[in-house]
Amino acid sequence: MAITLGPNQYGKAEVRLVTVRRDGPVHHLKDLTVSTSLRGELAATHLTGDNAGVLATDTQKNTVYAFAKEAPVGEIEDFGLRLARHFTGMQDNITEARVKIDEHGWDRIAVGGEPHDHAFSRSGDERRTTAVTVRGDRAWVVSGIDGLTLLKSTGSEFHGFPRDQYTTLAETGDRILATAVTARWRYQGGDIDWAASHGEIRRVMLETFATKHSLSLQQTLYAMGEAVLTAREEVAEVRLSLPNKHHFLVDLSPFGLKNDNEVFYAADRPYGLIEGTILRDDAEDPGPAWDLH
Ligand SMILES: O=c1[nH]c(=O)c2[nH]c(=O)[nH]c2[nH]1
Repeated sequence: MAITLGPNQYGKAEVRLVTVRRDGPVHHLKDLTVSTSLRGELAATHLTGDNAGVLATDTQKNTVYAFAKEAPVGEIEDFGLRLARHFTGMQDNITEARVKIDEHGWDRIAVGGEPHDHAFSRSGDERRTTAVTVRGDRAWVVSGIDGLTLLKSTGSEFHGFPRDQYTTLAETGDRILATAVTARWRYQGGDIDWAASHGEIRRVMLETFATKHSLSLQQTLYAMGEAVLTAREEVAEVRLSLPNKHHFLVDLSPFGLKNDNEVFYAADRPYGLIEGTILRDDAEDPGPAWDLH
């Protein structure tokens, strides 16, 4: 029996980086979680413990902090590309670098209705994400959104599904539809305004969720991805993971009360999990494999 080393990568996971830009009384905050992964010719360290080709994960972490000081962090896609190009340029045996970044939002606290200069409150669960991969002089950028919770209180139906001996779910022509969006989109082409693109993709997805009359969460998922690809030519492919955050009508009949779609039990588990990819048939080469998380 022969045993060989299969695919492998290594790096520092979840480097927490907060920067304060203090170029006047109004401070600007960036709050990032950065993970690095390096790939290449790394057999020696696995097979013999020879670490000559191992750029230490501690050095990778320090590089993240040093880069944040040496130049403004800017958009997470640009910061990720700078780091990934640096890592692949350091040693011949490191041929591919992937840098994943989550950006956590902060809002300025309003004091007397005015945004404060240097006091902030966390914007909630939503995170902007990116994963950049650099191989030689090529780069692939997959950006996205995590934890964007949405709900519509009407405009959603679910019926026409098969019934067997285990089916209890009632058909409905009017239900709450709620989800927490995990979205990833793969960029193609060059010279992209990352912040503007993120803002527009987010807006298009939200507007579609709000306005598309839904016959299933699957239909809503496709419509959201299709709307992004229609509106944004820099996007080659969209992947969505949408938990169906069920809201069940509470039976109020024991209390002699009628429930006119007004009182719900918000279940946290189990939940339906609807996932899908929407892509152009003429999309550019997808590059190295990537997933939603
Ligand atoms: O939008 C939905 N899609 C399903 O596949 C499904 N299954 C289910 O029980 N409820 C729903 N809702």
